[in-house]
Amino acid sequence: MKVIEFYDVSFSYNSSEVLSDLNLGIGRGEFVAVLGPNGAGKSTMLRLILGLLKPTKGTVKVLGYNAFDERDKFVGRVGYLPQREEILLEAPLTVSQVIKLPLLARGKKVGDSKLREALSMVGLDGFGDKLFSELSGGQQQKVLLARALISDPEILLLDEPFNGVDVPSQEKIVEVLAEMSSKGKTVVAVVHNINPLLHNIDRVVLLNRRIIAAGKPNEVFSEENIIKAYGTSIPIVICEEGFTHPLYGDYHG
Ligand SMILES: Nc1ncnc2c1ncn2[C@@H]1O[C@H](COP(=O)(O)OP(=O)(O)OP(=O)(O)O)[C@@H](O)[C@H]1O
Repeated sequence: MKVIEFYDVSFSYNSSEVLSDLNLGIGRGEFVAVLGPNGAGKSTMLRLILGLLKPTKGTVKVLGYNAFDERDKFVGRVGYLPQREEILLEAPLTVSQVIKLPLLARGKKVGDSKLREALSMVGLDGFGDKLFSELSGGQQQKVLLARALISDPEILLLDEPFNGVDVPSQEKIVEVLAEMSSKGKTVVAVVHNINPLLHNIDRVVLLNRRIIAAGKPNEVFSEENIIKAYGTSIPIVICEEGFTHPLYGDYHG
């Protein structure tokens, strides 16, 4: 069963089209990475799935509902880790408050044991009373992941989960996502560097305004597709386990 569906979807901010004719279906339990250059439309694609934007053409469906028109029917079943949330850095909120906020806003209570469980999943036991703004970037990212996980969502959407995150924290995040995926949750992660996730994902979607290619990393990362997406070639390395890694930046080793 497809839990996220794009049918001929285009989207424009004002008059400039940033996504054109997307057709894509993501199945229950799939772990998908969305990759592409700056400005490719990756965050916009996540916002369309969340029903925060209305397609200028076509339809996005989530769990069988029209994402924009029926957002309230599925939003509680979707966890979201946004790319930036400056507002949280300005307000003197504790980690517990940051995690509880979206559920409280929907009129749901959050028990202390649920909160402790979510913090423990991301390796932040005992962090509940600390001020969010005083945590490191990587710790903040893990708090936002705990927040996305606390409602036990069926679909998890992540926008740049590794932003400002060191390698051990990156590994912790990958471990949590892989565990979610093994439990049958659908995970869609927008990333610039796919290498930390490459061994765990089922499919990669290479995006630059259009879907350039979607499939297994070894099929998608051809010289031709990479040039179409990035406008330049990127070295490719095949690791000992046979995975094709684009070498932009780092490599898992
Ligand atoms: N609110 C907005 N109003 C107008 N244009 C926008 C808005 N948000 C994004 N854009 C434009 O839409 C295009 C796609 O942006 P988007 O943030 O979806 O790309 P992205 O692939 O996530 O980029 P990045 O990798 O840099 O985060 C960009 O050209 C951006 O300038």
